Amino acid sequence: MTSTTAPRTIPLVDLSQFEQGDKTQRQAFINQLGEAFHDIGFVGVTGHGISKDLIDDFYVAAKKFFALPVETKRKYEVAGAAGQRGYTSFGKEHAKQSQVADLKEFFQIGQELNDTSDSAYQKNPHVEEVPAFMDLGMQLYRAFEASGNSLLRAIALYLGLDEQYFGEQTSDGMSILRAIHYPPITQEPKSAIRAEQHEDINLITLLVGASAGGLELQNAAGEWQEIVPENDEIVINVGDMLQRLTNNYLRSTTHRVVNPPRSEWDKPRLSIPFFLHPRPDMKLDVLPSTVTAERPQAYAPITAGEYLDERLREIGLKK
Ligand SMILES: O=C(O)CCC(=O)C(=O)O
Ligand SMILES: [Fe+2]
Repeated sequence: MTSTTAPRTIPLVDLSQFEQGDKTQRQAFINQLGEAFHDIGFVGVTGHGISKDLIDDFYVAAKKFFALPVETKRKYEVAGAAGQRGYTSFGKEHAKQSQVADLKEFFQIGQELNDTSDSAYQKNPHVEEVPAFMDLGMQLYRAFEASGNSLLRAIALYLGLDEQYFGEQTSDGMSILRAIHYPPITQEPKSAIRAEQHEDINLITLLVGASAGGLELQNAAGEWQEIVPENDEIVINVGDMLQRLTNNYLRSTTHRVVNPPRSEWDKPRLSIPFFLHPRPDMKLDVLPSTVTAERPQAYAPITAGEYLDERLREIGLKK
């Protein structure tokens, strides 16, 4: 059988080169990652240490959850959580510039701290009907935190910061694991697509291989390019918080999920992004080293918590 390999839209890096490589391999990884974040804001990562079995098991549990009747799923809407915990039903979230909701429903799992006195974070609901769902979700959450932390150590070094710069701000952070279900399409959508073009809010996003295609990024020339991850590859992108901190030096690239061709309308799509957030008190003030004559300071000081609130209002999740 012959196969043609389409050119890759985004570079591919191997995180084990950073974690286990020698000095030269480590430095090569730091440069590749930093350049990818600077040039296109997206990169594919292998050697990330996230177990395939864990991902597969979580997919199975997530599918079971989304297959429940909508009345059952709605038991897991968490009042006052702005969608940051539990279930958000179909037709709720929209991109900030869009009046029409995305064609998706999702479930979000947030940080759990051992310290019960910490009231900063709302609790995750326990899904009775699919007992493994939250347990597997939390295991995957921890695995994403660990890989994300490695990537942020490399980015800190690329930016000339202390290796632990982000680690100190993200431990016990308000990261979110989101399981998204894009149901089969049953009628001609008016104008909505699976996920309208947007930028992510957080520091970086880690996305494990979705169950169907459709993810696209917008390149510097304004063209849409499909991202097709290989087996075992996770797709990482820069979010607005990291863009803001680096005064636009690292790029938070616009992306979207388009509808499949009509012949594949009956196929649902499931995807699992992990939005890596710092603690709400992290200052997102522009790093002085990124301000130059050609790149004057583009943003006013703000904390991560304040910034998140502002953005959740824009996308219809917070009143
Ligand atoms: O479903 C996907 O592949 C991407 C979703 C996404 O970009 C998001 O939820 O921010
Ligand atoms: Fe996104």
